[in-house]
Amino acid sequence: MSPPANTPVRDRLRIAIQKSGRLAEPARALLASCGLSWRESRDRLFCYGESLPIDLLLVRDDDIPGLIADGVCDLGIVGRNVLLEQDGGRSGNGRPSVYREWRALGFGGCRLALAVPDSWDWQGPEQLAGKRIATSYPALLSRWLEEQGIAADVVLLSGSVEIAPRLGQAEAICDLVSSGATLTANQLKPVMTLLESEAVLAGPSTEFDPVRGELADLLLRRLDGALRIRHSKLLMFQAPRSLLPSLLPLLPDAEAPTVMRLDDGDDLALQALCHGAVTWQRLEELKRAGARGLMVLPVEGMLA
Ligand SMILES: Nc1ncnc2c1ncn2[C@@H]1O[C@H](COP(=O)(O)OP(=O)(O)OP(=O)(O)O)[C@@H](O)[C@H]1O
Ligand SMILES: O=P(O)(O)OC[C@H]1O[C@H](OP(=O)(O)OP(=O)(O)O)[C@H](O)[C@@H]1O
Ligand SMILES: [Mg+2]
Repeated sequence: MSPPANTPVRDRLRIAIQKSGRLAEPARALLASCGLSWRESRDRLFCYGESLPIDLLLVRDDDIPGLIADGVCDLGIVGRNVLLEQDGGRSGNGRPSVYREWRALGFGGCRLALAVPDSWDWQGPEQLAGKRIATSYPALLSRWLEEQGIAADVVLLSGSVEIAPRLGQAEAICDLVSSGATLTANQLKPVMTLLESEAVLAGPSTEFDPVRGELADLLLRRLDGALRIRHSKLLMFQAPRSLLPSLLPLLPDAEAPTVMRLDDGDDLALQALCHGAVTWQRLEELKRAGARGLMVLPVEGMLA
């Protein structure tokens, strides 16, 4: 991507992340697990990369897509809901997307759902015709209504959308849901999911210049490694060679195990990188199948 004429070609990569809120800490933790370290500026808005020339800009999550679009930041960690809502505001006007989702990050999960009062006998989206729907995501809701062929009024609210029906501002709402507690507390029930969301790494829809492109590739390689092993464990145990055929199928989503012959007799020592859940039940099954000395270790990093 050749940056806009007025943007200096930096030899550093700049990532926008949420300053404080649901995504702030998990985003920092994920970047730290990729070996990034930084020192914070006095005003706590900027983190200067120390281990790599990769800096962080700490902002409101709603500002992240625009910072990427304007070339102020190269990448950003933001909810898919915010990215697509703002992209909807752009591509909805026929303008091409200037940013895209580079990686799904596995935290900040939620869904953008349509919810109606508990008293409604929900039969389907056609019941929304002519109704008012309160939301903080007008572009995503309008696009969905258009796809459904439903004419309804979108009422824009910046927050506390869930009380709009009680205040007589709307008959239904379209809001983010994770536990569902807010809907229940307001006598509302989710009836349609418009979008499954999670935190994503967003970046420009075109290529970087070579310097930043190389840094971005390095970051993506580390990120893919970190994402791949975030739930992985290294399982170690000993067992007689003869029992391997019955033991190997019990290893949860394991890569090919490392097998070492022990000096005495027929026994083997195995190490297996397991990406599936290594539960206590699974360890007990392995023990019953003849494994001994079972040990489970966390995996800090992996580079494919
Ligand atoms: N229950 C939830 N409610 C809202 N957002 C959620 C929820 N669960 C996960 N998220 C994700 O977390 C992101 C950030 O939510 P948060 O509430 O921190 O944003 P915010 O209040 O807009 O913060 P900011 O001050 O940065 O604008 C959301 O955009 C969404 O992707
Ligand atoms: O399904 P739940 O777990 O109840 O979460 C959903 C609620 O969380 C968010 O509000 P938040 O608490 O962030 O306050 P806000 O309206 O100021 O964003 C969102 O706007 C919903 O109201
Ligand atoms: Mg916000």
